[in-house]
Amino acid sequence: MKSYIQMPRKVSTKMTEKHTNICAASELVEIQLPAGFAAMETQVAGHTFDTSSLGLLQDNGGCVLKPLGKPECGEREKNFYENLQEAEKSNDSNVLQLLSSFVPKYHKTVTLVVNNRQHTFLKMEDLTKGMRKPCIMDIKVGKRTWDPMASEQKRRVEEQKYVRCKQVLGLCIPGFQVYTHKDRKVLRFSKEYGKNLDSDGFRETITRFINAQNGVFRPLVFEILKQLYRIREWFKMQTLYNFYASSLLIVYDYEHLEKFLLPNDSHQGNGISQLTNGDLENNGSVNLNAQESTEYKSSNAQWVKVKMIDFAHVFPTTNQSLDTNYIFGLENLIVVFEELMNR
Ligand SMILES: Nc1ncnc2c1ncn2[C@@H]1O[C@H](COP(=O)(O)OP(=O)(O)OP(=O)(O)O)[C@@H](O)[C@H]1O
Ligand SMILES: O=P(O)(O)O[C@@H]1[C@H](O)[C@H](O)[C@@H](OP(=O)(O)O)[C@H](OP(=O)(O)O)[C@H]1O
Repeated sequence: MKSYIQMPRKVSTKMTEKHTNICAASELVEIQLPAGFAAMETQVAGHTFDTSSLGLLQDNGGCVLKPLGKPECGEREKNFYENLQEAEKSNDSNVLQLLSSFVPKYHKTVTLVVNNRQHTFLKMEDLTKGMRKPCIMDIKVGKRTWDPMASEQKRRVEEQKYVRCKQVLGLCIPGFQVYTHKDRKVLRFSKEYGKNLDSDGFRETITRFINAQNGVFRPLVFEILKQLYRIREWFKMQTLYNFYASSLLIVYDYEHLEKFLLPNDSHQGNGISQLTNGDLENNGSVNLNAQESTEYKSSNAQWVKVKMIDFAHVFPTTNQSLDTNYIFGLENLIVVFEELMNR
């Protein structure tokens, strides 16, 4: 089966109305895929289909297939998922079992012929499955995004990217997409956009990603925080791995959020952005009021997911210490969302 992929040539670097689409101009790239597979529509970052690399695929059963890519990276990521799978089966490592609840469910490797060549893919759960309007943000975590095997040149290149954001917050945004009430379409932002952000720009981008320019829908932030807290708790005790250049993928379904947005896109007066001290849902440092709590419970929170992805540069720790590089970024991300919660 032949498939044609739109390759972006011009990308936006500013978040203004004029520049919101990354595909200002595009060219078609032809790829041949087996029947039943397509290039992943909702891939917002990472390697994509071009002359030298493959992108992610989706099948028609709600799974994504990630190509193994460069041999050393592919092998590491495959081993990572297989170790988790083993731990799940054998029931013998709590630390790994907990970790597997933070990553997409992994199924197996699959070999497919793409453009007349065999390639191996990791088949896993599609985190956007069932979402009609998925808003997706890839956030790479850690100031240091090169692993212990990286060449001098790779270190240098990594150190020079996303500097004003990554070196301050230990976070960067290689891509995201968001649905908004105003635009009535999905807006997608590439790594070129992310590379121009500083820490304030990062905060503004998060605000935009959760559609909170005119008021925060706090049950959404609450759920994101809840999931981030669990991941932080795990990182505060695990000394098995160092996660370099790994991402947190935050996804939520705008279809659900829009039910709560007023026509003028303002949450004010809807009880959503006001914090009262009534019937509080308690989650440590953040709370919901009674109305928010009801909205939160009724949604079952399945429309929001925060998962760890991209394990091509995960290494065992050498001295059994905490992954302070990851924790620094994660703590800052939590602060950004807590600020929104308390706005
Ligand atoms: N399980 C998943 N469910 C849904 N989307 C996913 C999943 N895994 C990856 N993606 C999508 O694919 C993108 C790239 O994933 P990933 O970071 O694993 O690829 P990569 O090519 O290794 O990236 P990089 O170039 O940063 O090394 C993510 O930003 C996300 O949009
Ligand atoms: O953020 P950018 O600018 O897209 O940079 C890419 C990013 O660091 C990827 O993680 C890396 O892939 P690996 O994780 O596989 O090393 C890729 O290396 P590559 O170009 O050598 O594939 C870089 O180009």
